Amino acid sequence: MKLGIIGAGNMGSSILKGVTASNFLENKNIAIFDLNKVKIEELSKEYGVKKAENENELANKSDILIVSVKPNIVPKVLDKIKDDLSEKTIVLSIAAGISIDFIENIIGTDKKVIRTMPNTPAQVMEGMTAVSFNQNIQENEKTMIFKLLNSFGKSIEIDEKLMHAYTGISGSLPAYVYVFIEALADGGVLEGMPRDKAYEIIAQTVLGSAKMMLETKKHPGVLKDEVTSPGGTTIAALKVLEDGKFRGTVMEAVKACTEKSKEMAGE
Ligand SMILES: NC(=O)C1=CN([C@@H]2O[C@H](COP(=O)(O)OP(=O)(O)OC[C@H]3O[C@@H](n4cnc5c(N)ncnc54)[C@H](O)[C@@H]3O)[C@@H](O)[C@H]2O)C=CC1
Ligand SMILES: O=C(O)[C@@H]1CCC=N1
Repeated sequence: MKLGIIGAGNMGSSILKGVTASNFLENKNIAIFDLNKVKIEELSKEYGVKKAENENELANKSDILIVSVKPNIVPKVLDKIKDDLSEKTIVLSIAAGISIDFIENIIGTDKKVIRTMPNTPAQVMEGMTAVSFNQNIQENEKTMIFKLLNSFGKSIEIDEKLMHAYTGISGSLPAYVYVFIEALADGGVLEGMPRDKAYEIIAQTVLGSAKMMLETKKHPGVLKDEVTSPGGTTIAALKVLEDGKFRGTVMEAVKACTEKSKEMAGE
Protein backbone atom coordinates (compact mmCIF):
# COMPACT_ATOMS: atom_id res chain seq x y z
CA MET A 1 0.00 0.00 0.00
CA LYS A 2 1.37 3.44 -0.94
CA LEU A 3 0.70 6.39 1.42
CA GLY A 4 1.05 9.98 0.23
CA ILE A 5 1.02 13.09 2.43
CA ILE A 6 0.45 16.51 0.89
CA GLY A 7 1.42 19.12 3.50
CA ALA A 8 4.07 18.13 6.03
CA GLY A 9 3.41 20.86 8.60
CA ASN A 10 2.49 20.48 12.27
CA MET A 11 -0.21 17.86 11.74
CA GLY A 12 1.03 16.23 8.55
CA SER A 13 4.49 15.69 10.02
CA SER A 14 2.93 14.44 13.29
CA ILE A 15 1.10 11.76 11.33
CA LEU A 16 4.29 10.94 9.43
CA LYS A 17 6.24 10.55 12.69
CA GLY A 18 3.52 8.36 14.21
CA VAL A 19 3.11 6.13 11.16
CA THR A 20 6.85 5.64 10.72
CA ALA A 21 7.34 4.97 14.46
CA SER A 22 4.61 2.31 14.32
CA ASN A 23 6.11 0.54 11.29
CA PHE A 24 2.57 0.35 9.96
CA LEU A 25 4.07 0.21 6.49
CA GLU A 26 7.58 0.34 5.09
CA ASN A 27 8.96 3.88 4.90
CA LYS A 28 9.74 3.37 1.21
CA ASN A 29 5.97 3.14 0.66
CA ILE A 30 5.44 6.61 2.10
CA ALA A 31 5.91 9.74 -0.01
CA ILE A 32 5.53 13.35 1.05
CA PHE A 33 5.18 16.70 -0.68
CA ASP A 34 5.27 20.20 0.77
CA LEU A 35 5.96 23.57 -0.82
CA ASN A 36 8.61 24.01 1.85
CA LYS A 37 11.52 22.13 0.25
CA VAL A 38 13.76 22.45 3.31
CA LYS A 39 11.12 20.75 5.44
CA ILE A 40 10.69 17.96 2.87
CA GLU A 41 14.44 17.41 2.65
CA GLU A 42 14.73 17.16 6.46
CA LEU A 43 11.76 14.82 6.86
CA SER A 44 12.71 12.52 4.01
CA LYS A 45 16.25 12.22 5.38
CA GLU A 46 15.11 11.71 8.98
CA TYR A 47 12.35 9.20 8.23
CA GLY A 48 13.62 7.53 5.08
CA VAL A 49 10.46 8.40 3.14
CA LYS A 50 10.24 9.43 -0.50
CA LYS A 51 10.00 13.03 -1.75
CA ALA A 52 7.40 13.66 -4.43
CA GLU A 53 8.13 16.29 -7.08
CA ASN A 54 4.60 17.71 -6.80
CA GLU A 55 1.06 17.06 -5.61
CA ASN A 56 0.10 15.46 -8.91
CA GLU A 57 2.75 12.74 -8.56
CA LEU A 58 1.42 11.90 -5.11
CA ALA A 59 -2.18 11.83 -6.35
CA ASN A 60 -1.13 9.50 -9.15
CA LYS A 61 0.88 7.02 -7.08
CA SER A 62 -0.86 6.90 -3.68
CA ASP A 63 -3.46 4.36 -2.58
CA ILE A 64 -4.22 6.62 0.39
CA LEU A 65 -3.61 10.35 -0.07
CA ILE A 66 -3.60 12.46 3.11
CA VAL A 67 -4.37 16.11 2.43
CA SER A 68 -2.89 18.04 5.35
CA VAL A 69 -2.72 21.63 4.17
CA LYS A 70 -4.60 24.52 5.77
CA PRO A 71 -8.36 24.56 5.11
CA ASN A 72 -8.14 27.59 2.81
CA ILE A 73 -5.51 25.80 0.68
CA VAL A 74 -7.48 22.54 0.37
CA PRO A 75 -9.62 23.64 -2.63
CA LYS A 76 -6.53 24.76 -4.54
CA VAL A 77 -4.75 21.45 -3.94
CA LEU A 78 -7.82 19.35 -4.77
CA ASP A 79 -8.44 21.30 -7.96
CA LYS A 80 -4.82 20.75 -8.98
CA ILE A 81 -4.85 16.98 -8.41
CA LYS A 82 -8.44 16.03 -9.34
CA ASP A 83 -7.51 14.69 -12.80
CA ASP A 84 -4.66 12.59 -11.35
CA LEU A 85 -6.89 10.69 -8.95
CA SER A 86 -8.05 7.21 -9.91
CA GLU A 87 -11.40 5.87 -8.67
CA LYS A 88 -9.52 3.62 -6.25
CA THR A 89 -7.43 6.36 -4.62
CA ILE A 90 -8.66 7.15 -1.09
CA VAL A 91 -8.50 10.91 -0.39
CA LEU A 92 -8.19 11.44 3.37
CA SER A 93 -8.62 15.03 4.55
CA ILE A 94 -7.61 16.24 8.01
CA ALA A 95 -8.72 19.85 7.43
CA ALA A 96 -10.90 21.54 10.00
CA GLY A 97 -14.29 22.57 8.66
CA ILE A 98 -13.85 20.96 5.24
CA SER A 99 -16.79 18.62 4.58
CA ILE A 100 -16.95 15.49 2.46
CA ASP A 101 -19.48 17.28 0.20
CA PHE A 102 -17.05 20.17 -0.27
CA ILE A 103 -14.34 17.72 -1.37
CA GLU A 104 -16.67 15.71 -3.63
CA ASN A 105 -17.83 18.92 -5.31
CA ILE A 106 -14.24 19.43 -6.48
CA ILE A 107 -12.97 15.92 -7.22
CA GLY A 108 -16.27 14.18 -8.02
CA THR A 109 -18.86 12.11 -6.14
CA ASP A 110 -17.40 8.93 -7.65
CA LYS A 111 -14.20 9.29 -5.61
CA LYS A 112 -13.36 7.67 -2.27
CA VAL A 113 -13.35 10.47 0.36
CA ILE A 114 -12.63 10.30 4.09
CA ARG A 115 -12.85 13.19 6.54
CA THR A 116 -10.81 12.94 9.71
CA MET A 117 -9.95 15.10 12.71
CA PRO A 118 -6.63 13.96 14.22
CA ASN A 119 -4.47 15.70 16.84
CA THR A 120 -0.74 16.27 17.34
CA PRO A 121 -0.18 13.50 19.97
CA ALA A 122 -0.19 11.31 16.85
CA GLN A 123 3.51 12.21 16.89
CA VAL A 124 4.03 9.94 19.93
CA MET A 125 1.46 7.37 18.77
CA GLU A 126 -1.10 8.67 21.28
CA GLY A 127 -3.35 10.46 18.80
CA MET A 128 -7.15 10.46 18.90
CA THR A 129 -8.73 10.66 15.43
CA ALA A 130 -12.37 10.95 14.39
CA VAL A 131 -13.30 9.59 10.97
CA SER A 132 -16.29 9.87 8.62
CA PHE A 133 -16.49 7.93 5.33
CA ASN A 134 -18.31 8.78 2.11
CA GLN A 135 -20.50 6.16 0.46
CA ASN A 136 -17.75 4.89 -1.88
CA ILE A 137 -15.53 3.41 0.84
CA GLN A 138 -15.77 -0.41 1.02
CA GLU A 139 -15.74 -2.33 4.31
CA ASN A 140 -12.24 -3.74 3.67
CA GLU A 141 -10.99 -0.19 2.99
CA LYS A 142 -12.53 1.01 6.26
CA THR A 143 -10.63 -1.75 8.06
CA MET A 144 -7.39 -0.59 6.42
CA ILE A 145 -8.07 3.05 7.33
CA PHE A 146 -8.75 2.16 10.97
CA LYS A 147 -5.44 0.24 10.99
CA LEU A 148 -3.67 3.32 9.62
CA LEU A 149 -5.29 5.72 12.14
CA ASN A 150 -4.73 3.29 15.01
CA SER A 151 -1.03 3.04 14.08
CA PHE A 152 -0.61 6.48 15.67
CA GLY A 153 -3.15 6.26 18.49
CA LYS A 154 -6.88 5.55 18.65
CA SER A 155 -9.73 6.34 16.26
CA ILE A 156 -13.50 6.52 16.30
CA GLU A 157 -16.06 6.69 13.50
CA ILE A 158 -18.53 9.53 14.03
CA ASP A 159 -21.43 11.13 12.17
CA GLU A 160 -19.88 13.92 10.10
CA LYS A 161 -22.32 16.39 11.70
CA LEU A 162 -20.36 15.95 14.97
CA MET A 163 -16.97 16.81 13.46
CA HIS A 164 -17.26 20.46 14.58
CA ALA A 165 -17.93 19.51 18.22
CA TYR A 166 -15.27 16.78 17.98
CA THR A 167 -12.70 19.40 16.98
CA GLY A 168 -13.62 21.30 20.15
CA ILE A 169 -13.00 18.33 22.47
CA SER A 170 -10.10 16.64 20.68
CA GLY A 171 -8.57 18.25 17.57
CA SER A 172 -7.86 21.50 19.38
CA LEU A 173 -7.79 20.09 22.91
CA PRO A 174 -4.02 19.50 23.18
CA ALA A 175 -3.57 23.31 23.06
CA TYR A 176 -5.99 23.83 25.98
CA VAL A 177 -4.07 21.18 27.95
CA TYR A 178 -0.76 22.93 27.24
CA VAL A 179 -2.19 26.26 28.45
CA PHE A 180 -3.44 24.48 31.61
CA ILE A 181 -0.01 22.90 32.14
CA GLU A 182 1.72 26.26 31.59
CA ALA A 183 -0.55 27.93 34.17
CA LEU A 184 0.02 25.08 36.64
CA ALA A 185 3.79 25.49 36.19
CA ASP A 186 3.47 29.25 36.78
CA GLY A 187 1.63 28.38 39.98
CA GLY A 188 4.47 26.09 40.96
CA VAL A 189 7.03 28.78 40.17
CA LEU A 190 4.99 31.26 42.20
CA GLU A 191 5.44 28.89 45.14
CA GLY A 192 9.18 28.41 44.56
CA MET A 193 9.29 25.33 42.28
CA PRO A 194 12.03 25.29 39.59
CA ARG A 195 10.15 25.71 36.29
CA ASP A 196 11.74 22.82 34.40
CA LYS A 197 10.99 20.40 37.25
CA ALA A 198 7.42 21.76 37.43
CA TYR A 199 6.79 21.01 33.73
CA GLU A 200 8.03 17.42 34.10
CA ILE A 201 6.02 16.82 37.29
CA ILE A 202 2.83 18.31 35.88
CA ALA A 203 3.05 16.57 32.50
CA GLN A 204 3.45 13.17 34.19
CA THR A 205 0.57 13.93 36.58
CA VAL A 206 -1.72 14.92 33.67
CA LEU A 207 -0.67 11.77 31.80
CA GLY A 208 -1.36 9.63 34.88
CA SER A 209 -4.71 11.28 35.52
CA ALA A 210 -5.81 10.64 31.92
CA LYS A 211 -4.56 7.05 32.11
CA MET A 212 -6.57 6.56 35.32
CA MET A 213 -9.75 7.42 33.38
CA LEU A 214 -8.91 5.20 30.41
CA GLU A 215 -7.93 2.19 32.54
CA THR A 216 -10.38 2.38 35.46
CA LYS A 217 -13.31 3.56 33.31
CA LYS A 218 -14.43 5.51 36.38
CA HIS A 219 -16.38 8.79 36.03
CA PRO A 220 -14.04 11.80 36.33
CA GLY A 221 -16.15 13.05 39.27
CA VAL A 222 -15.51 9.80 41.14
CA LEU A 223 -11.77 10.04 40.44
CA LYS A 224 -11.81 13.68 41.56
CA ASP A 225 -13.55 12.72 44.83
CA GLU A 226 -10.88 10.05 45.44
CA VAL A 227 -8.27 12.85 45.56
CA THR A 228 -10.34 15.40 47.47
CA SER A 229 -9.92 14.77 51.20
CA PRO A 230 -12.47 16.48 53.49
CA GLY A 231 -11.04 19.83 54.62
CA GLY A 232 -7.85 19.05 52.77
CA THR A 233 -5.62 20.80 50.23
CA THR A 234 -7.44 19.69 47.09
CA ILE A 235 -10.86 21.09 47.96
CA ALA A 236 -9.21 24.43 48.74
CA ALA A 237 -7.85 24.52 45.18
CA LEU A 238 -11.07 23.22 43.63
CA LYS A 239 -13.09 25.98 45.32
CA VAL A 240 -10.91 28.59 43.61
CA LEU A 241 -11.48 26.86 40.25
CA GLU A 242 -15.25 26.72 40.85
CA ASP A 243 -15.35 30.38 41.99
CA GLY A 244 -13.42 31.21 38.78
CA LYS A 245 -16.11 29.48 36.70
CA PHE A 246 -13.50 26.96 35.45
CA ARG A 247 -16.10 24.46 34.18
CA GLY A 248 -18.23 27.08 32.48
CA THR A 249 -15.17 28.69 30.92
CA VAL A 250 -14.00 25.35 29.53
CA MET A 251 -17.49 24.71 28.10
CA GLU A 252 -17.44 28.15 26.47
CA ALA A 253 -14.02 27.35 24.95
CA VAL A 254 -15.38 24.15 23.39
CA LYS A 255 -18.39 26.11 22.07
CA ALA A 256 -16.13 28.78 20.54
CA CYS A 257 -14.01 26.12 18.85
CA THR A 258 -17.10 24.36 17.49
CA GLU A 259 -18.55 27.64 16.21
CA LYS A 260 -15.28 28.54 14.49
CA SER A 261 -15.21 25.16 12.78
CA LYS A 262 -18.77 25.71 11.53
CA GLU A 263 -17.79 29.22 10.35
CA MET A 264 -14.82 27.77 8.46
CA ALA A 265 -17.24 25.32 6.82
CA GLY A 266 -19.44 28.22 5.78
CA GLU A 267 -22.29 26.92 7.97
N1 LIG B 1 -2.19 21.47 13.96
C1 LIG B 1 -3.10 20.64 14.51
O1 LIG B 1 -3.05 20.33 15.71
C2 LIG B 1 -4.19 20.09 13.64
C3 LIG B 1 -4.37 20.51 12.34
N2 LIG B 1 -5.39 19.97 11.60
C4 LIG B 1 -5.56 20.39 10.21
O2 LIG B 1 -4.38 20.05 9.50
C5 LIG B 1 -4.19 20.93 8.41
C6 LIG B 1 -2.78 21.46 8.47
O3 LIG B 1 -2.66 22.17 9.67
P1 LIG B 1 -1.19 22.41 10.28
O4 LIG B 1 -0.38 21.19 10.08
O5 LIG B 1 -1.37 22.91 11.65
O6 LIG B 1 -0.68 23.59 9.33
P2 LIG B 1 0.83 23.94 8.92
O7 LIG B 1 0.78 25.33 8.39
O8 LIG B 1 1.75 23.59 10.04
O9 LIG B 1 1.12 22.92 7.72
C7 LIG B 1 0.58 23.10 6.45
C8 LIG B 1 1.67 22.74 5.45
O10 LIG B 1 1.13 22.77 4.14
C9 LIG B 1 2.15 23.24 3.27
N3 LIG B 1 1.51 23.66 2.03
C10 LIG B 1 0.84 24.79 1.78
N4 LIG B 1 0.38 24.78 0.51
C11 LIG B 1 0.76 23.58 -0.02
C12 LIG B 1 0.60 22.95 -1.28
N5 LIG B 1 -0.06 23.56 -2.29
N6 LIG B 1 1.10 21.71 -1.48
C13 LIG B 1 1.78 21.10 -0.48
N7 LIG B 1 1.97 21.63 0.75
C14 LIG B 1 1.48 22.86 0.95
C15 LIG B 1 2.84 24.33 4.05
O11 LIG B 1 4.13 24.58 3.54
C16 LIG B 1 2.86 23.73 5.45
O12 LIG B 1 4.05 23.03 5.71
C17 LIG B 1 -5.23 22.05 8.57
O13 LIG B 1 -6.26 21.86 7.64
C18 LIG B 1 -5.75 21.87 9.99
O14 LIG B 1 -7.12 22.25 10.10
C19 LIG B 1 -6.24 19.01 12.07
C20 LIG B 1 -6.10 18.57 13.35
C21 LIG B 1 -5.09 19.10 14.25
O1 LIG C 1 -6.49 25.24 15.11
C1 LIG C 1 -6.87 24.67 14.07
O2 LIG C 1 -7.62 25.16 13.24
C2 LIG C 1 -6.39 23.26 13.84
C3 LIG C 1 -7.58 22.27 13.69
C4 LIG C 1 -7.64 21.52 15.03
C5 LIG C 1 -6.34 21.85 15.70
N1 LIG C 1 -5.68 22.76 15.01
